Amino acid sequence: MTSSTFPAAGASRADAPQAAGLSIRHAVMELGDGDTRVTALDDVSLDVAPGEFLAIVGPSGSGKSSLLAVAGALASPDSGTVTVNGQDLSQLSQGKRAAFRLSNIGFVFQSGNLIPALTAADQLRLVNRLAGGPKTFDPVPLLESVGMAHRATNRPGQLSGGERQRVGIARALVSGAKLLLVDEPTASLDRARSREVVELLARQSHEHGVATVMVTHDHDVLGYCDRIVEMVDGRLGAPAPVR
Ligand SMILES: Nc1ncnc2c1ncn2[C@@H]1O[C@H](COP(=O)(O)OP(=O)(O)OP(=O)(O)O)[C@@H](O)[C@H]1O
Repeated sequence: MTSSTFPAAGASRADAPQAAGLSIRHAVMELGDGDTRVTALDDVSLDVAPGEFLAIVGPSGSGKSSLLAVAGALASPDSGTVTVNGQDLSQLSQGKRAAFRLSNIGFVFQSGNLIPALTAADQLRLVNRLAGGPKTFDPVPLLESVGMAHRATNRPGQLSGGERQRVGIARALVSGAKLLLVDEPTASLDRARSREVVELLARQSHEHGVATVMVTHDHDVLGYCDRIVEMVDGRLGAPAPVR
């Protein structure tokens, strides 16, 4: 692990965005009105390279979810740019942005966020269909890569929390996403399962060249990450101490 160098928390020396992966330049985002107005992102610049597994830690309310939201084209910063795989997100219309998100960005949430009525295989098939993927799509190899092929016909209610997360990770990678945004993936898991899930995220990032950004409060899993940045009061700062 390298939790060492932090020139602007991973921003490259030149101010131009990198061609692949995620580049955020001088993002500012304010939320709320009047007295409740807060600067959720305060001049944030960040690069995450293909194949890099980055963790973002920081206190509650420091802006971590806001950062994931702008990186995932779910929210637009008031100023600054967000570039994913060379595409400046602000240049896309609302409709094009949704299509870009479907085929370029994968999301993994706390609880796996699976659809209760669908089997593991069908969770993946649905995303493939929504993204306009090939009719011949076979979910089994992807389920196999997360150790879940033997559970392909099980519904979420028949899976453990860790297994649900594994299916969620496979689903996030269905359309070949090269940016993976992961929010508190271990929140509902015990220690051993947490480590397994985060180790899987690290392996998927490295083997498939995926730029992965994981927000976590779980310091126990930081050893699997290539880089760790801390967010405080909307700003990215020094590396967090690894325990
Ligand atoms: N819709 C909103 N309207 C107003 N303020 C908001 C809104 N969403 C978030 N905020 C505020 O923006 C700041 C950043 O919130 P954000 O959710 O990004 O933090 P976080 O680091 O993800 O927190 P947590 O670890 O608790 O999830 C906080 O002060 C929060 O209260």
